[in-house]
Amino acid sequence: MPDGLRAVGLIIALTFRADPWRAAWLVVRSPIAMCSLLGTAYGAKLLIDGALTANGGGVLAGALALVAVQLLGTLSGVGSLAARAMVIEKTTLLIDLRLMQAALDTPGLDLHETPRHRDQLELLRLRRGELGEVVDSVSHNLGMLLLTGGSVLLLARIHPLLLLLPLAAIPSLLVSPLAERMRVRAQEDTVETLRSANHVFELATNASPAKEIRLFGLGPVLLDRHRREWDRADELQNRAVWTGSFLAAGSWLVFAAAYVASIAFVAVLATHGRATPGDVLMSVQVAAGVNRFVQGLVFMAGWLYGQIKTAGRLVWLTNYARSALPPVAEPAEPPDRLSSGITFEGVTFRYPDTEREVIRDLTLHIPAGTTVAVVGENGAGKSTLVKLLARFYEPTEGRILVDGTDLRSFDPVRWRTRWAAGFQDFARFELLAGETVGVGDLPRIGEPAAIDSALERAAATGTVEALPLGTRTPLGRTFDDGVELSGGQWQKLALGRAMMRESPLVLVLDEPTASLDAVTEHELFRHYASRARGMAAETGAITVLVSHRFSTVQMAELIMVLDDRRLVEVGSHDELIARNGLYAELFELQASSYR
Ligand SMILES: Nc1ncnc2c1ncn2[C@@H]1O[C@H](COP(=O)(O)OP(=O)(O)OP(=O)(O)O)[C@@H](O)[C@H]1O
Repeated sequence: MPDGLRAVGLIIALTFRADPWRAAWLVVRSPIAMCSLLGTAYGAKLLIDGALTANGGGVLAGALALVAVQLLGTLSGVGSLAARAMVIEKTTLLIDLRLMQAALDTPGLDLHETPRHRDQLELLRLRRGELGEVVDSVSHNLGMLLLTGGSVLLLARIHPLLLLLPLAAIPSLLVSPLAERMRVRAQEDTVETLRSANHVFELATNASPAKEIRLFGLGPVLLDRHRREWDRADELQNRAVWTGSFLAAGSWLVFAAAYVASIAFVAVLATHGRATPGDVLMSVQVAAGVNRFVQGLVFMAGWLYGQIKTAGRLVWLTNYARSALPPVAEPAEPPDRLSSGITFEGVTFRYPDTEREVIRDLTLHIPAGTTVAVVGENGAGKSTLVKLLARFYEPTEGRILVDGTDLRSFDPVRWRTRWAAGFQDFARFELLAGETVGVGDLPRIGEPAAIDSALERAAATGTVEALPLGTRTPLGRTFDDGVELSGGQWQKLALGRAMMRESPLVLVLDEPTASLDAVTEHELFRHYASRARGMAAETGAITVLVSHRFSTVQMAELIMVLDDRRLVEVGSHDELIARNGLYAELFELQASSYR
């Protein structure tokens, strides 16, 4: 089955799951409404011919047909708007859940970080609302087909030559999908521009950049950039819409000419007694209708085409989530404790869709129980190394071994349950303060003692105690009475979250203290280093510190120095100082700036 049909099938199935009775009503109501339109034209013909020929039976049949179609027409409208709104709302909810599920099922980060995939996700997010209308759209298409087919049959009853009239609609049928394709293509081409405009909008309306924007007087620049991005997107989309409209107008002129010719033809037939006055009236009504019906059919087909594209993106995302990491036949279970350690064997890495290697031929063994610091200039590849270790990405070449087992043979979800981590770009979960911390170890989110001791390990007890309701304080603007925290306070809670898992195999602290001052960071890391020693004895855990502050870095037993995509030095602080290489140079530079 073609992908588009499969995608529509999936959305129809979801709609029926969301609200079966109302969905069924939506399917039949449009064809009913269309039949009533045809019935009106035919009933009127019977009535007029009956009246003009004094045929009582004909008049009665015409009158009954008109009453019946009026009833049908009224019936098809009953509760339709409310039913449509409810079906759309319920289906959208299911689609949102499915979209969230698929996005969350992607084990890596490239869905969010690779522009090509991000664009697909963005278009899906923007247009997902229309998926709830698929059943309605299919029903309208069916109705329009019925109407067009029925009209053709009625015209053919007058004279078979009138069967040619629908042929005049072929240009519109060809033009419409073409115009819609151009519109969709323009939308795809402008997604990056719109994303950029949206980024500018977020900058102008969000709290966090407000200070810098005012200080640097960026307001007019942002407004100007937003306007320019929109203008660019608008120009591209307008061009597509105008070209489409121009083509459509041409195709409709063809039809209009055919319509006028048809009516003239029936009038001539009537003057020769080969058609009745009722036929003339019916042909005027129906032939004019054919124009609108085909127009409707074409419009509906275009509408459906757009929905099929969006549904296709949902299917793409679902398949992408499934195939992002090839399943391992019998995944190995991550060890309970590390005995040998973690080994990088000739690891080289390029981000998807990029040419440049950001890590080159990295080979290193990190013994179990080690605290290792990763240093290097901005963009040296420190965070990328952490992403590879967490299996957010696979090495382009080489492999990473955990106690001799290839990382690829672990299920990534299982592997990450053995992790604890704090990041510079930490999440701000707007929950109760205790929950914000507790999500770091979901099975224990309801254990106040576990949360208290995580906060203590993160030296964040004071931060929570200062909140009006302690761990029960709602955080953020999601709550009416939510408390807004400072950047440093959010970061302390993120550190608490990182401390929830008590015996991880890997503890990563990737610049998690960037919002904290150097003294606090130093103290915290001393705290963590002593915890790391405890964990090392217990589970052979490896602690990875990423920091630009050398006072922190020097606490690590092993220091990796990255430069120009390569591991250039490795050793303890004393060894690296004695070597007098890049580390010693950077250390001296930072130390002298504090003197
Ligand atoms: N998702 C991505 N796609 C493409 N390139 C990326 C992506 N993420 C990072 N990079 C590039 O990879 C290189 C290494 O980035 P990384 O974030 O690992 O550096 P870092 O050493 O952690 O830097 P910093 O000290 O500034 O945090 C940089 O050149 C960066 O531009």
